[in-house]
Amino acid sequence: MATRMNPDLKKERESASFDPEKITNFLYGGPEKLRRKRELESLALNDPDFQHEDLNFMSREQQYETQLKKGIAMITKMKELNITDFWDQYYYTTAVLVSDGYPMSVHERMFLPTLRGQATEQQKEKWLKMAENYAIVGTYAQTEIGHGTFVRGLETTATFDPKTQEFILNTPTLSASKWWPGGMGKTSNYVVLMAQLYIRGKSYGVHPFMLQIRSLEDHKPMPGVTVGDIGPKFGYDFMDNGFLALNNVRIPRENMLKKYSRVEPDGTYVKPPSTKLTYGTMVLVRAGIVMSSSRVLARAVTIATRYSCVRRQSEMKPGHPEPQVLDYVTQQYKLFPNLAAAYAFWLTGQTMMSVYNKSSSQIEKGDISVLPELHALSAGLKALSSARADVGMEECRLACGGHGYSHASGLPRLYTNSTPAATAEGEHVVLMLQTARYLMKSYTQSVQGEKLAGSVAYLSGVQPVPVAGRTRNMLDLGVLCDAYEHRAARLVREAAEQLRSEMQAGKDQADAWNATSVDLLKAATAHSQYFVVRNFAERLTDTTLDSSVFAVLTRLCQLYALHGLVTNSGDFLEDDYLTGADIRQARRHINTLMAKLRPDAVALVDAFDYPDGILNSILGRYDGNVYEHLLEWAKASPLNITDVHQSYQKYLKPFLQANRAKL
Ligand SMILES: CCCCCCCCCCCCCCCC(=O)SCCNC(=O)CCNC(=O)[C@H](O)C(C)(C)COP(=O)(O)OP(=O)(O)OC[C@H]1O[C@@H](n2cnc3c(N)ncnc32)[C@H](O)[C@@H]1OP(=O)(O)O
Ligand SMILES: Cc1cc2nc3c(=O)[nH]c(=O)nc-3n(C[C@H](O)[C@H](O)[C@H](O)COP(=O)(O)OP(=O)(O)OC[C@H]3O[C@@H](n4cnc5c(N)ncnc54)[C@H](O)[C@@H]3O)c2cc1C
Repeated sequence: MATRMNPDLKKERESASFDPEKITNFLYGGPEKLRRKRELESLALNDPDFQHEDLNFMSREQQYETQLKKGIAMITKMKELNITDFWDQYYYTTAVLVSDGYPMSVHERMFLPTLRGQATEQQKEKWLKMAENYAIVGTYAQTEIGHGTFVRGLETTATFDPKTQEFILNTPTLSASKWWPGGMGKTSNYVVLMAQLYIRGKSYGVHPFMLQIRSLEDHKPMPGVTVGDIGPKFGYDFMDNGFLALNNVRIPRENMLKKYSRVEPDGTYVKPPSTKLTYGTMVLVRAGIVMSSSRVLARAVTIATRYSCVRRQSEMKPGHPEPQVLDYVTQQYKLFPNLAAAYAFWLTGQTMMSVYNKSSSQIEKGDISVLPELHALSAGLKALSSARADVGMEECRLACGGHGYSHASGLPRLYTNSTPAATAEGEHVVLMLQTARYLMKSYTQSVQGEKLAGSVAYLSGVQPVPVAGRTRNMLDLGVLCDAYEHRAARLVREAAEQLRSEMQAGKDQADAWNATSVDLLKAATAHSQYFVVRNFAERLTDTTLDSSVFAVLTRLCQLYALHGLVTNSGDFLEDDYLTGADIRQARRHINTLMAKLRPDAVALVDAFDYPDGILNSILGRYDGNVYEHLLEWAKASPLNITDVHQSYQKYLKPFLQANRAKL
């Protein structure tokens, strides 16, 4: 194994204008947190129990088994090592699982949070203790073959039987079968089942129920339960996403998770303070996806940037040595906006999590007034960040040329395992339209003279009237924030006006909404993008930032804002808020910023601090020794175990021989 550093990467690191460790500290919340992160990562990465053959060389069954085995070892070790803090667990598990998950990740991410959020103290005593100690394994069974988005339209029923004090669970139609829950296919023995509650023939909407689906003795399906794996998918090979059909399965009345609503023994329904509290787990996961989207984009851009410094191709000037491909400005234009976006969303993810934590503690104290804002913000930012990561990861893969298509790059697996974030936990458009719904309401309130707060406060401000011929400094973050604010406010206002005019033209509310939905989507996207830009700019007001770090982060913030502005220039030009000259100036600034960022590119991706073991990419190796490791990796491919594959004897040899004999 080569240990020397690729000379190009070495030079890149020596030329940086700042010490990457300073940015790493900023990203991870200070030296102590960073030290702990590294300690946990190296603990996991050096543990022989987590070493195994490359998953890319395995069948789906093998991947499932490997990740299950590894996941169990991971949980056992976290308990032994007393790793309990959220971030400690995050760093440790990320280092164990690399670009993948494991069959019990929905247990962690949704089953436990649902028990914590929806169960009474008594119910927690009964199930949460068992679930936290892995005496049972569960998942979150909401989506059905026929309905995922339309939660109110779910068809699974939980009918209360007052005689026996039980609920009778049924999936009465094929379309009611649960479909997709992670870990349900083969692993889980419990689910939180989201089902329509019926009492004396009347429906009371979707509620959560604890249901045992497999025997605790032999893991066989419980009576009345049909369960299995839904088959191979675009990615997520290690995960047994499952189907579930129920035929008159009876559970005790106590199995309804009843922190917020319940059914009394006589069948009286006690309603929750808000029906939307049932959706609490989804809000938590959406908030988390904002953060995880930034992390996957940071990984993709680390891989592509390092590789672009190692890779040399073509002649920029006749007769001159081949340049590093990162010296092509078009390559910088592929990568640097993604680098800037990774930083922007990293900081947005941190803000989203702190908004979530603050709001959920208020909700816990009974103040549900914060729920609409939390839902709207998390929905929009989840949709925006996952879509941005999707596009960015693909651009990074394309930026690696042919080698980007190989699993050795780590990029295909990163993409296929992360792209569900755009669909799962609320499809992109559906969630943006939820944000738009909140924006429309807020806009109406502001028109009626109410003062708005939180992420929509700007809607009650007076939007600056465009001034013809005004020249602006398009690098000024204040100017950029104002431009994004103006665009968002205008698009919200115009969508509201369009909605009203559709209704005035005779459409009912629903048809008018549908007819306006492209404008609504645009407004919600602009609102979410404004939040990201403003959040980035606000983080730069931190006076403790080192001046070299401040300079380079400011460039990234400017690049993120300018790139979004140029890409969506029509939005800023439509009402003459910006002029053609402003956009031209913005394009020039992008070029200048890219030139300034070029010497810092490697240091900026190094600052994300992904060790090779987590990056899991030959192209993105820290030492840049790509080609020798590509060859070594290819040699390990199962097709190379023998020089002549057995199929030669079976198929190719007789075929070729017969053809030769005919000549
Ligand atoms: C290293 C690699 C890492 C990679 C990392 C990748 C991660 C990759 C993930 C993998 C996978 C994970 C595991 C996936 C696990 C599932 O996917 S679990 C299933 C998730 N399912 C969904 O998200 C379904 C989406 N649908 C919904 O949430 C809702 O049904 C909808 C669309 C919001 C509509 O709900 P609805 O009840 O019909 O509501 P609607 O009539 O539109 O509105 C009614 C009111 O409720 C409000 N409301 C709706 N929802 C809420 C809410 N949640 N809170 C508060 N209010 C709400 C509305 O704002 C509205 O308010 P008003 O305007 O009336 O005041
Ligand atoms: C990898 C993965 C893991 C998952 N894990 C789980 C799990 O653990 N538990 C679980 O319960 N579920 C899980 N799901 C299911 C997931 O939550 C749903 O697939 C998701 O919410 C999208 O719903 P859908 O499939 O019904 O899409 P659909 O709603 O059918 O979307 C299809 C199209 O219709 C459009 N559309 C739908 N409604 C509207 C509307 N109102 N307005 C405008 N356009 C609309 C969408 O934009 C989309 O383009 C998982 C899914 C995946 C891919």
